[in-house]
Amino acid sequence: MSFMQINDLKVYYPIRGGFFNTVVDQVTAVDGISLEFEKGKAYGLVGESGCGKSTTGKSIIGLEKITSGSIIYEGENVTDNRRGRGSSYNRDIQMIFQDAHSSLNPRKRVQDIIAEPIRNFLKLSPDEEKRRINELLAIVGMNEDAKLKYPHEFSGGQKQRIGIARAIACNPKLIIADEPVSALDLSVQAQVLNFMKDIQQEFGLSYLFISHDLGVVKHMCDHISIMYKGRFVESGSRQDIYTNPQHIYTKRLLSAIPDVNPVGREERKKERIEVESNYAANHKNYYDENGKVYDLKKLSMTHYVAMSAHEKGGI
Ligand SMILES: Nc1ncnc2c1ncn2[C@@H]1O[C@H](COP(=O)(O)OP(=O)(O)OP(=O)(O)O)[C@@H](O)[C@H]1O
Repeated sequence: MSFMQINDLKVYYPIRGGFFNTVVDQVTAVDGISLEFEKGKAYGLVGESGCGKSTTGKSIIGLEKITSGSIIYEGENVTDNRRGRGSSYNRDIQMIFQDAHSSLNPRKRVQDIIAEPIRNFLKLSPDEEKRRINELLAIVGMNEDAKLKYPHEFSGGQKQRIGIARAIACNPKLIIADEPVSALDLSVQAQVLNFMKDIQQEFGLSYLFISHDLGVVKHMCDHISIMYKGRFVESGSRQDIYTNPQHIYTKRLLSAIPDVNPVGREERKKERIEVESNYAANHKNYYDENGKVYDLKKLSMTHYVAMSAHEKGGI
């Protein structure tokens, strides 16, 4: 049973210009997507840069204005005015960002950064607050010495852990994680992802996990939507998406994941080329969601990047 439903969400950014700075056009960032969140489940949102992933996350949490659609949280329509500061929605839905550094106030000590949501929502006594901060630092695997330090004194992975400690401080229901590891070294990425999985299980957290990397999402998510130009071109369980992708764009994204397992690599490559050639034979042209035509014969069959190059006039 889902605790939150997003229905037909649209977010358009106005483009202003002219002498009076009036709205002259708009960017369609999110164009009618629907998704729902279940307790303890991770929902992945994947797509290339600019397809609208971050705007989706930011509009759900209330950092961007929603043009149309609705957000129903625990049976209540919170689209317009129930997501503000101090609301239970504001406490229960938290976000962690790609750039942990700029999401942490450089002038505040770690203890005050983590205490921020606690002071807003839990109203603990000073002793209880101290205990909660120590507890949170222990959960994210950091020493109590960290409390008096400033963000710049930590590595990227540690900063992300501080951001996570702040996000889980008030026992949220959903964490929106926007490319939480893409700025980190590969070895640290695995640590942070595994740690996020651990706390998901421990606290029954739900995630909206945003990434351009299908490999990362495969590791983390139960349900995945593939986003292209503001819309979902395909949604399904992890199993569906990885073993039986339907949309050619999903196939292209999958073929861009480095195939690191040498056993059977040649067979997989042959199979992929065959699948794509069959698709090309049956569909001379591929039409995207906006009706734009791609001539499949002119596209590289093994790399989805070709599609974006084509769009930019590169092919
Ligand atoms: N504040 C803004 N004003 C105008 N247009 C914007 C704004 N923010 C984003 N956009 C545009 O909206 C579209 C979606 O952007 P968004 O950042 O959501 O994509 P994304 O998939 O998260 O990309 P990335 O992975 O690069 O962050 C893009 O065309 C982008 O240029």
